Amino acid sequence: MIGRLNHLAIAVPDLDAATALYRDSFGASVSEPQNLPEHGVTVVFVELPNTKVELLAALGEISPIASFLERNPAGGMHHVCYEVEDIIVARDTLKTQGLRVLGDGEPKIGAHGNPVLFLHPKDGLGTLIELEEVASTE
Ligand SMILES: CC[C@@H](C(=O)O)C(=O)SCCNC(=O)CCNC(=O)[C@H](O)C(C)(C)COP(=O)(O)OP(=O)(O)OC[C@H]1O[C@@H](n2cnc3c(N)ncnc32)[C@H](O)[C@@H]1OP(=O)(O)O
Ligand SMILES: [Co+2]
Repeated sequence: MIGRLNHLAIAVPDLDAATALYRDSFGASVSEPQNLPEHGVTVVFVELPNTKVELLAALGEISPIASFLERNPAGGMHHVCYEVEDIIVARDTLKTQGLRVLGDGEPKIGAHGNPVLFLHPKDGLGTLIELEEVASTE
C-alpha cells in the first residue's frame, strides 16, 4: 500500500539555524519558510535528489511538536512520510488492523497541497508516520 518516501521530518528549535546548516554547510537546495497555522508548524523543505527533508519549527501557542521539542531541546527526527495512492482506503485498511489514526481521523491538506494523515508512533515501531496522498505518475 505505501509507496515512495515523500519526506522525513526533523523538528528543530531554530529554523534559521537549521536552514543555514543544510544550505550553507551541506550545500543543499532549500525552500523559503512556509507558515502552516492549521498544522501549528513552520516548514522549510530541503530538496535532495531522491527525497526531501522537512525542517519543522513550532508555530503558535499550541503546536503538535511542542512536547517533542521539550523532550528533545536540540531537535531530532520527528516523522517519516510515505506516499499512498488513496488516503481513505489506506486509512480504513490500517484502522481495521488496529492502528490509531491521529486527530479526528479526517485528512488535512499538507504542505504540498495534498491530503495527509498521521498514525500514532506507538503503532509504528516508535516512529510517527505521515501518509500523503499523491496521484500515481505511472
Ligand atoms: C507541514 C504539514 C505536514 C506535512 O505536509 O508534511 C506535517 O508534517 S505537520 C507535522 C506536525 N504535525 C504532527 O506531528 C501531527 C501529528 N502529531 C501529533 O498529533 C502529536 O505530535 C503526537 C504524535 C500525538 C504526539 O504528541 P505529544 O504531545 O508529544 O504526545 P505525548 O507526549 O502524549 O506522546 C505520546 C507518546 O508518543 C511518543 N512520541 C511523541 N511524538 C513522537 C515522535 N514524533 N516520534 C516518536 N515517538 C513520539 C512520546 O514520547 C510518548 O511516548 P511515551 O512517553 O513512551 O508514552
Ligand atoms: Co511532514
